[in-house]
Amino acid sequence: MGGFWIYGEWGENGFHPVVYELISVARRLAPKLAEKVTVVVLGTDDLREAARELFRYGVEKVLLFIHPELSYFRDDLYAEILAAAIKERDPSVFLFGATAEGQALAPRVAGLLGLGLTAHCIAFEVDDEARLIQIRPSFGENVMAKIVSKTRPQMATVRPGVFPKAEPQASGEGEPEEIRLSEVPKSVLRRRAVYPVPRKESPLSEAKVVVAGGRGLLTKENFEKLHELAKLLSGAVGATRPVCHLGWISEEHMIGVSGETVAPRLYIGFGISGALQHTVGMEGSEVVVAVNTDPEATLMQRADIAVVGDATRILPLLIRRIREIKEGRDGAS
Ligand SMILES: Cc1cc2nc3c(=O)[nH]c(=O)nc-3n(C[C@H](O)[C@H](O)[C@H](O)COP(=O)(O)OP(=O)(O)OC[C@H]3O[C@@H](n4cnc5c(N)ncnc54)[C@H](O)[C@@H]3O)c2cc1C
Repeated sequence: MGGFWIYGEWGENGFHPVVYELISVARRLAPKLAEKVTVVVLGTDDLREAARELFRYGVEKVLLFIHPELSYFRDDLYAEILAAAIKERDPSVFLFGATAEGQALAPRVAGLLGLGLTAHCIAFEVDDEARLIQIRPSFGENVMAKIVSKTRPQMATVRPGVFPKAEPQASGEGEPEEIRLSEVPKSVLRRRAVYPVPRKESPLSEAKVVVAGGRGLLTKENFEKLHELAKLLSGAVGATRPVCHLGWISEEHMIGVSGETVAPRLYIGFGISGALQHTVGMEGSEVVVAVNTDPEATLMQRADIAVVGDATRILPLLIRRIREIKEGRDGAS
């Protein structure tokens, strides 16, 4: 069996967080396909230690392709090497994070080998015939499509932030299989300079508390109170697409297929209907609270705590109550 492959995207800070998410997917599904969880890494000798670390996360095999020309990502070069590796080793599945790098690389590999590729998956299943069912929103993001590739390996890119990250285990050691390439195909790309994008201080996708608002908050003034609540709860503000388009908040706060994926411990949605395009971006939330005048709204049905009421009134009340509690505590200490 050729393995359940994951593309081991790495950067200056080690492996990309999505790699650990893909490992958790692979650990759940690979046994059903009787395959080994395998991470494929392209780079230089410097990566050996980081590659070894992957075994602690339940990875069963690491293929480390080494050549000085692989010291930074170039999609044409990397794709050629991966395509050759697939031909030689015949994996049954190959998953990539739907990052900028994964989205550049996976289609090139699929194109070189004439393989099917499902983009931006948010769920997977294995059916009775041991086929990988790749699930993603489709048709204007209105339905969840279940896709099975006719080609092998079954290839997909996976939306970052949807799956939990694999945790390191108490045991788990191994040696990467090093493949030292004597020569590599020529790339037409050369890196001239790197301009790092400054990291936002508290990115929505990593917030432990998200307070999100939708059209039910009725006005920009009401919506802006969410910032106060977020501050009190040390959280971040999220939004639905319509309110971003209304100009109540910038688009970087949008949650859903067209925006960020969040997986906080607590998500509170004020005046949000719960359209699929929004909920695919927050369904990894641990506890969901919804406030809506309509008890039948989809988000209310999905919520752990559903509050039927006017969000424009409940939001300021909640802020006042939390502030009172906090001030009470401060006064007592
Ligand atoms: C291709 C495509 C991509 C999309 N991508 C995204 C995306 O990434 N993210 C996203 O969010 N949307 C996206 N959308 C839009 C999505 O389909 C929904 O239209 C949107 O999520 C609905 O936003 P909403 O809940 O704010 O508004 P509505 O659907 O209008 O819901 C408002 C809710 O507020 C409730 N309400 C009204 N008044 C009050 C009140 N006073 N107090 C409490 N509740 C009240 C109503 O009962 C209702 O449930 C996309 C759509 C398409 C076609």
